[in-house]
Amino acid sequence: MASKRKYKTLTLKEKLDILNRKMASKRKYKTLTLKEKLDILNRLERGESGKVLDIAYGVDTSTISDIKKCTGRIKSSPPSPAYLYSRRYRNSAVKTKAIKNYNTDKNTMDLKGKVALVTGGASGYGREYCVELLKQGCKVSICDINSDAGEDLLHELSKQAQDRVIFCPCDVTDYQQYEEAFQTTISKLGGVDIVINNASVMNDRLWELEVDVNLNGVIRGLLLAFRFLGRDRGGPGGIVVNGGSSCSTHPFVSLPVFTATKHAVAALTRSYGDPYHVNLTGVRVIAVCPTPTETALQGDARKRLMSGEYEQAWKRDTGNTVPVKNEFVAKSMVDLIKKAPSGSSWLIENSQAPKEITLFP
Ligand SMILES: NC(=O)C1=CN([C@@H]2O[C@H](COP(=O)(O)OP(=O)(O)OC[C@H]3O[C@@H](n4cnc5c(N)ncnc54)[C@H](O)[C@@H]3O)[C@@H](O)[C@H]2O)C=CC1
Ligand SMILES: CCCCCC(=O)/C=C/[C@H]1C=CC(=O)[C@@H]1CCCCCCC(=O)O
Repeated sequence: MASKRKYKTLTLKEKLDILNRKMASKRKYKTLTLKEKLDILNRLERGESGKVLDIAYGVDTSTISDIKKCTGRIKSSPPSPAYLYSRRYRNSAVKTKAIKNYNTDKNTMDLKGKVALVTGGASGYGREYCVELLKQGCKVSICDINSDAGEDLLHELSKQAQDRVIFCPCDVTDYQQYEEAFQTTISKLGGVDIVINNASVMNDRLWELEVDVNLNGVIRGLLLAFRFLGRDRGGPGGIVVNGGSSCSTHPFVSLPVFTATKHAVAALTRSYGDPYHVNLTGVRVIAVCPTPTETALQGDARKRLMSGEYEQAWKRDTGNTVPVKNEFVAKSMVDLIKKAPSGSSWLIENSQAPKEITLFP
């Protein structure tokens, strides 16, 4: 018998069985990820044998059969939350690149004596933008729907800036009021060179208002900027800075409508910032997209979400966030006004140089 066994040639099936048994003896439990299961189904559909796949994935033949039986369920499974919220998934959707040479000194905008109109300028980032622009030697028109906060800020800033700052009550959902803010600024401060389209609402329960402020308000601001600043209309040219958000680059699953408005802001910036428009109007268009501040993270999120059931998603959206400081965002924004190319949108994360966002390259 022993001499006969020596010369036995094994079939491929026998070899695979032996290999399988060896693998199985080494194997303990192995949990396959959804991606691995989908890969296995794809390979089976392409005609690969289960025997090859069980070795490749280190599982039993019965696991491969089970996966085959559950094809429908596996194919309709959503990706795991862990994957959806992973850096890998987000980076696969949007690319950011640090622009090394955006610091070039040529074509730098000199801010001294320029007039800036800041919507939503009475609080949050807008307030900090006003402070920083005044420090840079600009004249500033604080435009806000909240007249109490606007008058208070005017009072505070006038101590230093005196006649370089004014307050204009202005609701950006109302074209006429927004237009009057431009006219008042021009008559009191001598012109408009910089428009900061910053006013915003984050509340998906008020989604129509949200769209009207965050998207339509930005469109109104752009159209008015072209009308009053456009060289083709006898204006001086200048720059519009649109208020995006870190959710201009990836979805906040808990705030779908808010996310859509901020994606749209980046898209508008890209189109209106194109050299075609800049050559026509002399108005550069950029967007700043900061990560959330401490205050945005701390409030009662349930009041802002379309459904109480989205609270889990909110926790995931915000869980890994390092809050950014208003002053840091304002300094970065001013730097971008001076140097960023038209059409670009910039992610601002805490203590990091702004990174340019590439949407749908
Ligand atoms: N706070 C945050 O965590 C982040 C904010 N952003 C963006 O930065 C910008 C400013 O946000 P925050 O300073 O946090 O907001 P905020 O809520 O502190 O201030 C918004 C200002 O806009 C004003 N406003 C609201 N509706 C208006 C309207 N219809 N017309 C005129 N003014 C109106 C409010 O009165 C308020 O003064 C927004 O575009 C926002 O989306 C982006 C990323 C993170
Ligand atoms: C995870 C939060 C994402 C915030 C991103 C963002 O773009 C913030 C937008 C701000 C614009 C208008 C707002 O109302 C947002 C600020 C929210 C401040 C919350 C203050 C706390 C509270 O009153 O609930």
